[in-house]
Amino acid sequence: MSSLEEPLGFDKLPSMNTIERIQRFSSGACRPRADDRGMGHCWIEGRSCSSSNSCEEDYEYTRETFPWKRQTRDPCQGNRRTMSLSSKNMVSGSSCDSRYLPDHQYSSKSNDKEKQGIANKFLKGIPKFVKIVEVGPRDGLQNEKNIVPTDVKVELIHRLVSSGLPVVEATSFVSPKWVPQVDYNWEIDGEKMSEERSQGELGGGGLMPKAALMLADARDVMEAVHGLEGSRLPVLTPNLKGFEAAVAAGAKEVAVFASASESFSKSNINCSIKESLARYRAVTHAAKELSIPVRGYVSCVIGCPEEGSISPSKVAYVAKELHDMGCFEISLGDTIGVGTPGTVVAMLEAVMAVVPVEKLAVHFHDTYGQSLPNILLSLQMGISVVDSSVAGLGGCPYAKGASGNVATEDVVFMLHGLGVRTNVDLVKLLSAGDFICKQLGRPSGSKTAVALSRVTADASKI
Ligand SMILES: CC(C)(COP(=O)([O-])OP(=O)([O-])OC[C@H]1O[C@@H](n2cnc3c(N)ncnc32)[C@H](O)[C@@H]1OP(=O)([O-])[O-])[C@@H](O)C(=O)NCCC(=O)NCCSC(=O)C[C@@](C)(O)CC(=O)[O-]
Repeated sequence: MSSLEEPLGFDKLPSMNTIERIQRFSSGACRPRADDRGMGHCWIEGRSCSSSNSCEEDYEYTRETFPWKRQTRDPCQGNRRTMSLSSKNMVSGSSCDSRYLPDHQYSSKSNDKEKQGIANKFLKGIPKFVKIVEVGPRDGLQNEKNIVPTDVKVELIHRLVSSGLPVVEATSFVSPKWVPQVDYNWEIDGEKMSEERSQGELGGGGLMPKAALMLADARDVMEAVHGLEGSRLPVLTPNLKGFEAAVAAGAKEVAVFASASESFSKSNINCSIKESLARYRAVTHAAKELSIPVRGYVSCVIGCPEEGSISPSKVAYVAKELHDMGCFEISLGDTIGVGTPGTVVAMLEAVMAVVPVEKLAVHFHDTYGQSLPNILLSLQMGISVVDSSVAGLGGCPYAKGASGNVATEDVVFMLHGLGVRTNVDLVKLLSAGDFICKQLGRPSGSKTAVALSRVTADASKI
């Protein structure tokens, strides 16, 4: 019986407070301790477990279990990779670079060399530190049906920043005619506007009130977080107009968003891929003048709601264009969450052939529950930047049926379990997730948050 099937017996736990319990089962739990740099042994359910939380089960890793391995050969066994990997990546040619390996993989106290070999084989590509880009306040909230007041957005950003997240995407300076998440609590001629009235009077399928009002929310959000230290706070800008508004509001970093699908480009930003790249060239040019870093997104990197599957070469083309125009980082978005490790590996190989791996980030939506395996695969391929959304908030207004981003809590839980550092305090992150879920009046989309809330609920009864 695995530890998940077996309920945790609190009567078995040593005396500790609730927070300690959460930490024991999350971030700190299975990190290697100073005196235990081996397999990071920790105590769980009265048993000794490895830092990967695998509890030392014997697994047979076969090609059938990981069919994608056929495409990425093991460089440590002398086989060269077909994809181009930069010097910063952990593998180069036929030798491994131990800088990116979690310490515990090499200094195991275990005498079982075979198990250690298996761990090294499957975890060797994993970076020691992963930068998490929190997109909840933007990607998450943009798809909410109910309007989120500005002060709630601001409070959420504050909480996320205080949890140690290095990047929190704060808002977007897009046309209010195109994004539903707007503040209906505005006044026109001193009269409060209701959602019903706004839809009736303004049309547009309920999407959009006055441009200035939506802009006012983004601007107000930026004003309220001005001076907030500890995290970078980029904002989305679809064109020069958005860029200028963002800069005027105090944004120090922006993101542009192209698509690998023509249809999605049209429905999302009302122009072809080629036109969007021309717009973004204007944005990156203007940003360069002001020394403002620009991140580039590519949407629909695996599939498009209208076109179906998207060829990796199209993704590589758009990613390279964004990189060439000066985007410091390219985030590859599986907008509708249809990717599996089998399709993601092919897409990443194509992109890595034209953009250095250290410039890449992955952005998975969890529609089919594939995000964590896809992230693990991406890490194994050398990617060390992961986008996620607290409580799994989100979706995309132009990708019907797409669920939220992978939940940040789940990503942090997995990374810490792997011994990968994030600098994120999971307890504070859980509290931020709890805060926004209460505001939205719905349960968290994070499995980790749900599981740990049960732990704390049970603990409070003791
Ligand atoms: C790109 C446009 C503007 C083209 O929209 P358009 O209608 O072609 O633009 P336009 O230039 O014809 O302007 C129309 C009106 O919008 C105004 N306008 C024009 N630009 C702005 C601006 N920046 N800010 C405020 N107002 C703006 C402009 O001034 C004008 O106002 P009017 O004269 O009619 O009163 C529009 O399609 C748009 O804003 N789209 C954004 C939609 C959006 O936000 N989608 C969700 C993004 S999430 C995503 O893409 C995926 C991602 C990144 O999360 C990764 C993943 O999950 O895969």
